[in-house]
Amino acid sequence: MPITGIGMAARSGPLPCKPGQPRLCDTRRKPPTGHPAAAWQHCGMTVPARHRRTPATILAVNGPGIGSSIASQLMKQRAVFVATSLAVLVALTVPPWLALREARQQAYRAEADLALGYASDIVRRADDTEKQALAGIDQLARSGHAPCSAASQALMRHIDLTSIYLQAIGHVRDGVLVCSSMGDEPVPLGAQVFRSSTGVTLYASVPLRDGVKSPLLGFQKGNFAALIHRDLPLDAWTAVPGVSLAMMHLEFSRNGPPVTHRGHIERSWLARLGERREATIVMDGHLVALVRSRQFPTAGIAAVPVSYLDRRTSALARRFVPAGVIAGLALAAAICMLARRQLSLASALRQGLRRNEFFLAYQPIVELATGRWVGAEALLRWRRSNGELIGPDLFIPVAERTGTITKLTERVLELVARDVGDFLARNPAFHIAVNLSAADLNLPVTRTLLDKLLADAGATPSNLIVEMTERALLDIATAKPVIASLRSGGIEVAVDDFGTGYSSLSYLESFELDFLKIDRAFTEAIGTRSPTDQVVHHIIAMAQTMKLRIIAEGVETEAQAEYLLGRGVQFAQGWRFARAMPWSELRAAFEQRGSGSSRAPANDLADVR
Ligand SMILES: Nc1nc2c(ncn2[C@@H]2O[C@@H]3COP(=O)(O)O[C@H]4[C@@H](O)[C@H](n5cnc6c(=O)[nH]c(N)nc65)O[C@@H]4COP(=O)(O)O[C@H]3[C@H]2O)c(=O)[nH]1
Repeated sequence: MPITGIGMAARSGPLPCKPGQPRLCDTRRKPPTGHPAAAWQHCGMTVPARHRRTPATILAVNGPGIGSSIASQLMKQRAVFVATSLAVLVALTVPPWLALREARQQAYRAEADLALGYASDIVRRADDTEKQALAGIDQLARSGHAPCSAASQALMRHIDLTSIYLQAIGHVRDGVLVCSSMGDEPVPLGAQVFRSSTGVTLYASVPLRDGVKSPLLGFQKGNFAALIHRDLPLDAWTAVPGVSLAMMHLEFSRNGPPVTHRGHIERSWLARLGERREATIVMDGHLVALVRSRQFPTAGIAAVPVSYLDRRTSALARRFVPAGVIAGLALAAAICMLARRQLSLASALRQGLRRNEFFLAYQPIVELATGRWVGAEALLRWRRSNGELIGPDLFIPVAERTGTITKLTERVLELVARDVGDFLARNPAFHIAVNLSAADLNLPVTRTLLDKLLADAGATPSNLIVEMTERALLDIATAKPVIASLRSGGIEVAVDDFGTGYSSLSYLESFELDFLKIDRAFTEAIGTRSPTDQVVHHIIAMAQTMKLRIIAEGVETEAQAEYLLGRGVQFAQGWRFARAMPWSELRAAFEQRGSGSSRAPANDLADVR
């Protein structure tokens, strides 16, 4: 059966993956109506790189009034320039800023660790002191000796001598140490400062002699009290001068002063540091660290002047920021190079057009049931003046982004007309498939050129198929009337690379189409037992539901051909049958085969790539 009509293939951009679409790889479900590209992802596979669409491509496709005018090209170049400038600005500023932030964070971590270390030290010493004082008091209480008896005083002296932290321990009556390890001389404990919920009374300054400011703290529990030196918990060596240290009582010091302190301490810090066991914060010109005791309602506080943090930040920044600047410069240079390549490829494309560096290769399309060559797809090639051959996968996206694509399409249609001559007039059942881009859809000149091509070749509309990728169909408002007009003129339309974009089958149903082309990636998966193997089955089912004829691309093996034929696929393209070749070779081979013939060996014709 001959394929009739025209086709255009276009490159366009993604629709977002629609949530809730059926999994194409789930064979227990009915044939899905979702889009096969989503199936790649749903089946746990990555959409192949060649099928990923970039936002730039979406813009290229959906941008209004894409044309080949110089103004439009200038606008695109200006957009590339603006985007590049912005990217360069970001590249130059973000890495140094990140380096500075990292320096600040590392400096903060280092200073915070230092301050937390001091605060932990205070808590450890405070815990040890309080434990020793309470243990001594307990020992005295448990001894059962009469208060101030010789035995009791001997025990007091023993406790005093064997403890590291205690200055004295003794018997208390009415706020006076009536006898102690220091002797019988009574020592008034001074103003009672605080009585905690655990029954311990704290005396902030025990006066040893009248009028002399005493450095002693007193802990009283029951009828006994222990005296310690106030600086004991703070007796820590600090590497940096100007560090303030304090031991706070969590109940007493919340509203009152620290139990003991060295340097400047704000009362409010305790409340502002919150309830966590360890905390650090920068406030009042200090990096303040707090560590709470696990055993007593006490906490150690250490406050490092913020100038140390600043100094450490500066030192680290001197190391990190140059690296950030270098990284930023490297990134900016890479961005500039990429942009230059894009812009230079774009201008090389225009130059290539002026110098006639483009030509076409034609790949036969076969009828699977008979192996007959029923048509051929025109594939564009670019041989640059230096002999380099560039494939369409590389230059078509650039042409689409920069607006050169419409000029390329014009050249393709001119080349087809020149190549095929009167072949189509002599072989009315044969068709040529041409790829058109989304940008071409807006242009009346495309239609004029198609008509001219048919007129020059003495062909009928049924000699042409227009291929357009599913992404070109995203702009329904543009694509729908163009497709309708082509089809009403007798030109058929194929959706190309089906399954690689993001449009859904229901979306395709918005259009009147004739052919669906299964992308090579799905054909490759046939018989591999991969989830994609299931996808091809569903794509065929979808196309049949929509009553579309199917052309499978990239058929390389007999097994793939058999599989496709067995599932009702009518047409195929691929190296199993023939590679892309110059028109003269295709015509000679076609005439030699008498248009019929069964499947040719895969390598009987050289691929023009
Ligand atoms: N591995 C393998 N590959 C096979 C086999 N059979 C065919 N191919 C290759 O698969 C591509 C099929 O074309 P497409 O899907 O329309 O995909 C085309 C088409 O979308 C686009 N393109 C080509 N010419 C034009 C053009 O004139 N205009 C526009 N807008 N796009 C074009 O560039 C794409 C790539 O074209 P090509 O590089 O020529 O690559 C061609 C062809 O050489 C096979 O058995 N195995």
